[in-house]
Amino acid sequence: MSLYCGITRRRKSFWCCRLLSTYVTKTRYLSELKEDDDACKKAQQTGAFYLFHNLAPLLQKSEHQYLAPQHSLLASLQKPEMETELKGSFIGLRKALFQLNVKDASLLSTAQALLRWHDAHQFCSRSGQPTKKNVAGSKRVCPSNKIIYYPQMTPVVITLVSDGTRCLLARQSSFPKGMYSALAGFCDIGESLEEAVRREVAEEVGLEVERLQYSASQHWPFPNGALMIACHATVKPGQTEIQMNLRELEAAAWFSHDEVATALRKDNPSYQQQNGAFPFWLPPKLAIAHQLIKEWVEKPTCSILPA
Ligand SMILES: NC(=O)C1=CN([C@@H]2O[C@H](COP(=O)(O)OP(=O)(O)OC[C@H]3O[C@@H](n4cnc5c(N)ncnc54)[C@H](O)[C@@H]3O)[C@@H](O)[C@H]2O)C=CC1
Ligand SMILES: [Mg+2]
Repeated sequence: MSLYCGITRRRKSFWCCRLLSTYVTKTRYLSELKEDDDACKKAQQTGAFYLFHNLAPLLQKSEHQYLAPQHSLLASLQKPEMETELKGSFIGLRKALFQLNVKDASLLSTAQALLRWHDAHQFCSRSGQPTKKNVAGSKRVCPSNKIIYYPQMTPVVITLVSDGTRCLLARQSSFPKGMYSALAGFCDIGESLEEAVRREVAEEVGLEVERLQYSASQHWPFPNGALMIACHATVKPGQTEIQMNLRELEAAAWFSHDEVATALRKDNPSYQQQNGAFPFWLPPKLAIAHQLIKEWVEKPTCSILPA
């Protein structure tokens, strides 16, 4: 789409005409919908919707995956009628997330986080009065004092610690049996990303991080929606003895490159006990922990940066 934009340079104004990319056009349109209730109402007439009931999306089961159908504006129906009419059922996101395609998983996670935030911010924490949502759902306003509340995310650091040849994986008692992951923890208020990584690694396994490198980030819907910030880190040479924090972890250990590479190749981990023990397996592909571990397996030196 061709758009005109006005720019000013050295006190001389002139107009230029350039083609905006599809991404820029879409982004600006979405930004307009957040601020303009009328434009948003208009968009809703032709928009496509995912349906939720008690934070569970309406999904259709197909072989080994779930499909997330989109719908136009519907007449108001009761839950059972809705499920029959649309040939699906409302299923908890925790159960379905790993059997959805990446695009649906991402959009449904975002939608659920937003719905949960609205549900928890019905009242102004200053006046106690009910807050009012705008049409797009991008904010809530207290009519009595005009305070605007915007949806919030909780930053969480997730760190794959390496000693140069091995990587450190751990498990909490709440993890599925046999699954190990990188170390994760909520950022404290006032902390930088680097400080949060250093503190979490020290708290959970008693080690001091020497160097760290940012890898990627991901929105994670559990338990209440977090921004996962993933890093590789190395510990000081010769300081690799794990002092596990038993309040947070059930197990933590160093794993060799071969052990991790083998576990990563298992597409369908066995959750069944074998000879009294649960086999070692890693988080599924969609989790950023999986990406961190894969990066390390493909390039074990990725966390070793020059001083
Ligand atoms: N996407 C991924 O690949 C992975 C995601 N995770 C996520 O990372 C998150 C954080 O990991 P944990 O080891 O549980 O964190 P953690 O190591 O910070 O321990 C959790 C404890 O921290 C305290 N805490 C401090 N701030 C908190 C806050 N804002 N919200 C909740 N609790 C807070 C609570 O006492 C809680 O029990 C988990 O919710 C988990 O879902 C964990 C591993 C992999
Ligand atoms: Mg933790």
